[in-house]
Formats: sequence, C-alpha cells, structure tokens
Amino acid sequence: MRLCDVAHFPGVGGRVSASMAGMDSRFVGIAELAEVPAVAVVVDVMRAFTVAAWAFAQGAERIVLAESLDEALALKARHPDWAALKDGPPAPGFDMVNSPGLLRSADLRGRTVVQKTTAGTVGALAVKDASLVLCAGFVVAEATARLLRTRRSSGVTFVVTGEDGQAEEDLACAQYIARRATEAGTDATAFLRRAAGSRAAAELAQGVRQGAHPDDVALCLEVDRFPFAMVAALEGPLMVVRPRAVPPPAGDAVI
Ligand SMILES: O=C(O)[C@H](CS(=O)(=O)O)OP(=O)(O)O
Ligand SMILES: [Mg+2]
Repeated sequence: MRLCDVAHFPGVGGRVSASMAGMDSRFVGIAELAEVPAVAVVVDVMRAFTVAAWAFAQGAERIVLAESLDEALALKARHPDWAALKDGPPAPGFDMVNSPGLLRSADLRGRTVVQKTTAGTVGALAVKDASLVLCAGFVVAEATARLLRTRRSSGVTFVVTGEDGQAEEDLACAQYIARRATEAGTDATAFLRRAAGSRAAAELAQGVRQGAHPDDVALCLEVDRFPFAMVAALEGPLMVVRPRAVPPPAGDAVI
C-alpha cells in the first residue's frame, strides 16, 4: 500500500503515518484502501464536506451519499421532497451544486439532501463498512478531532479524497485533524497556508471548476465554522451522514 508523503507534517519526519499520544494515523488515497478500517476520517475540503456542513447549518436533517448520478436522480424521483446535489455545473433533475457559497442561502430545514461528487462522496462510500466514519473538512476540524479524542481511537485512517490521495488541501486538513486530536492547541496557520496554495483552490479562484461561487475557497478554509462532527453510517442500503454535536468532556484540557 502506498501511503501519502507526510514530509510537510510539522514535527513528523519521513513518510507514511504519524503516531502521537497513542493514536496511529494513516493517510491514504481512495484507491489505496486495501482493507476496511476501524475508524475512518474522510476528508474533502474543496468542496464536498464543506458543503455538507453548510447543508446541516442550513437545516438539512441528513445527507444521503449517492453512488452515482443515476442513483441520485433515482432517489430524487422516488422522493421528490429530497434535495439532490451534484458537483460541476447545474444539471436537469438536480436542485443544487456543490458550492458552499451558493448553498449558504438555501433553506434546507428538515430536508434530506442527496449528494454525489467526484471525490468526497466516493471516499465515504469506500469505507462504508468501517465501524466509525467521519466526514471532515476544516469547518468541522475541532469537533472531528474531539470526537476522536473522546473515543480514544488508537488507529485512524484518514482518507485523502482528492487527486488520488495527493490533494494538498485534503492532506493538510487530515494532518491538522490528526495533530489536533492529540494536541488540542495545534495552530492551523501552516496547514491552512498549504490548503490555500492547493491546485483545487487555484482552480476554484480561476473559475476552472464549474458550479462555484467566488467565496468558495474562503468558506472552505474557515476553521471550526461549525460545532458538530459529521458521522456517516449505513442505514439500510443507504450511506447517511448526520451531524453530531461533540461537547467537550469535563476535564478535556489543552495538551
Ligand atoms: O466540487 C468539487 O470541488 C469537486 C469536483 S472536481 O473534483 O473539481 O471535479 O468535487 P469534490 O468531491 O467535492 O472534491
Ligand atoms: Mg475535493
């Protein structure tokens, strides 16, 4: 299994994985998932899981992750009250695109959202049999790290969804959450700088990616914009994401 280079992980030299304070972190691309991990944190900063977090902030009750555009449309056809969302340009049958800047004005109170994107939703579906799956980006970093701390997870697989596991914004965020799970006071600055310099950020800023809003990059780089983690789990045949509040445990001190 090829694992992501973590040479840019401050304080962790070399490659592969990081072991800190009893938590072993692995950073892998979707195609590198050889076995079902126990605990998986699936990272898509730009933009699937930033969008998912905004959907919950706008009132969505749950997000169903679709395997394909056809499945998303079929679910929408069966449940006309659900809101179907895809990346790329707007398309017939879909209600929304994968843009936090566009989504933040939507009223999704009580709605079920069906989401299909190129990387993020694919990554979460690839680990659907894991015992815990968290979908993450910078906007839910602390809640995600706190949930890992609370569970005292000893081994965590971070799925770096973009660019075959090489997307700098996803790797930086994964490494930030891994570090923050063991060191609550971790400074985000260097990690955010890497994400801001990523190919995805440049393409969004240049208008290369369709279905975008000028504020998308900035919204994807807001650390801890939301106080909840996002837990994905199988509910019958569907992989469903729900927000989970993660209050600080008594005595959870900054290390
Ligand atoms: O919407 C996005 O930013 C991307 C689409 S693409 O990879 O740039 O074509 O999807 P995501 O799954 O959110 O990375
Ligand atoms: Mg992405």
